[in-house]
Amino acid sequence: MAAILLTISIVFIIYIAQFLWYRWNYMQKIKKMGLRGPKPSILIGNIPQFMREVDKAGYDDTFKLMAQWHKKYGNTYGMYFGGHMNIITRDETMIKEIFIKNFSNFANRQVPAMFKYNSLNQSLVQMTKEDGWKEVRSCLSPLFSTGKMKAMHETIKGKIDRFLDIIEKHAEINQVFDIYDDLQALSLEVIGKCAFAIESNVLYDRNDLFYIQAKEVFRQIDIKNSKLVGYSVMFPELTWLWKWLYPFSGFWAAEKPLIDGLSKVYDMRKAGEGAESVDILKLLLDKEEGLHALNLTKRQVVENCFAFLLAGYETTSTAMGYACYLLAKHQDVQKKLQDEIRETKDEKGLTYDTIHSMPYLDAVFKECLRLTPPVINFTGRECIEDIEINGLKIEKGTWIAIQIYAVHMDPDNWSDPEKFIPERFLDWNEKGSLKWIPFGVGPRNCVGMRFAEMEFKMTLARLFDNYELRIPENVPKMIPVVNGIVMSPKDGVKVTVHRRK
Ligand code: HEM
Repeated sequence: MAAILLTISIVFIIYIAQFLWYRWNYMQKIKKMGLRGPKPSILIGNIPQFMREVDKAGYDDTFKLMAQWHKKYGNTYGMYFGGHMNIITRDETMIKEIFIKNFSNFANRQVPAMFKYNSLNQSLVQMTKEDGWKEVRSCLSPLFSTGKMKAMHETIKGKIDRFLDIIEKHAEINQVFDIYDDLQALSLEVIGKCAFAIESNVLYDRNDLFYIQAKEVFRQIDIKNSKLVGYSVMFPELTWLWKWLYPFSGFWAAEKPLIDGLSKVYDMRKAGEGAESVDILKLLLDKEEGLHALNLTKRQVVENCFAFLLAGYETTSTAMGYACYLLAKHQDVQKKLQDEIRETKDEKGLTYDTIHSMPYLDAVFKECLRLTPPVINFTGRECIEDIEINGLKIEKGTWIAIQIYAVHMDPDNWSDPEKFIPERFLDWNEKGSLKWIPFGVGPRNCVGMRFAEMEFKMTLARLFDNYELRIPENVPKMIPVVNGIVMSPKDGVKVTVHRRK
């Protein structure tokens, strides 16, 4: 017995020693590549610096820390996200080389170990080049064409009517309220209807089951709330363990009811039963319209609709939330926007086309997304084969990411970057510029960009046509915090709303 115990102990010690040796070498890689970066701990990389930052601020504002690291370590630096090396860049040439010119060698998104077993692996969000990302993307991209957006805009319009109904009630009561909360409800109803084919009642009832289920999925994405995801980030080497533990994770429990529900809707639609209104499932499955989707499996359709829910809900509502805050804070900009909306409405009416032809609304949209980009930790790629870029040797498996906030706050890209000045976009004609990248970069950028733009512009145009937003004096300053992938307002957006004549 003693001999067995001794053997087990020796094997264990050798395993730990080997692991520590491997990790020590791994933590030297950034230096060996000739890059600088914050000093990592051997077990959990730079997580301690993040934790200290969160402790100091009392909330997660680590996007600022990452932007400061650019100042300290240069436009391209290295850090360890737990046990995974990350190169972070805001260097325009580097971004172009990796995300555009050499895209085929960086076509895969970086995915933390635990997420590799969730119901997003056949969706654009996580699919790899080897699994057919390109083919699925070319099937799904046409869903977001101008024509399809126009067809879907009627569905969204009905949801905005419901939102304005709620806003009217706030105006009647004339009390401070959190407009971000209502925008989240609107956005969830919109994406629930358009991607999930679900007619929910979130705007009027926060106990709506769909709302509770979707919120829980979001809670689980944030590694601060999900210990297993956190551990898998720290120890990506234990892939077998994360695969085995996945069905016991909070993320699995949260995603299951949504996936099961969607699967039933798919079967119903396939059998010919279905919505009169236009939604993504309808566009995908319609016999004439959906020919491009014929090659998609049921799993691919279901997981992509699930991905659209995740990718389209908090992002768009947060963008609109920040916009309401910025416009309420900058009354002069709000007034200018209202003038443009009224002029357009009086001349041509507020239609899909006219809303998309308003220069000042477009400038407000762009400036809000520049100053407060909702998605800050998602534009990353994994290196598929060893490659040398601008003298930097990048090994297969390395993660490379852009922190969008750092690019948008770089004074080399924008003068007075911390100021809200929509006018800077009025004569801005840098299509394809890598200085404004709220929707990511290159062939794997946000597929739902047009959808988000349509929802944002339609909602804001109708809201500010009818109402004026103000920030009461005693309301504390809005604080953006990182919540997993998204940067959102910590305590919402507190405003009062007043009916316009
Ligand atoms: C203001 C709102 C939104 C913002 C700021 C945003 C931002 C982003 C960003 C930064 C990425 C990563 C791009 C990259 O890696 O280069 C992304 C990817 C993605 N987004 Fe969005 N997004 C928004 C709304 C939406 C909506 C409404 C949908 C769907 C209806 C959507 C679906 C997706 C999908 C599926 C991907 C993965 C694309 C792929 O890997 O092929 N997004 N988004």
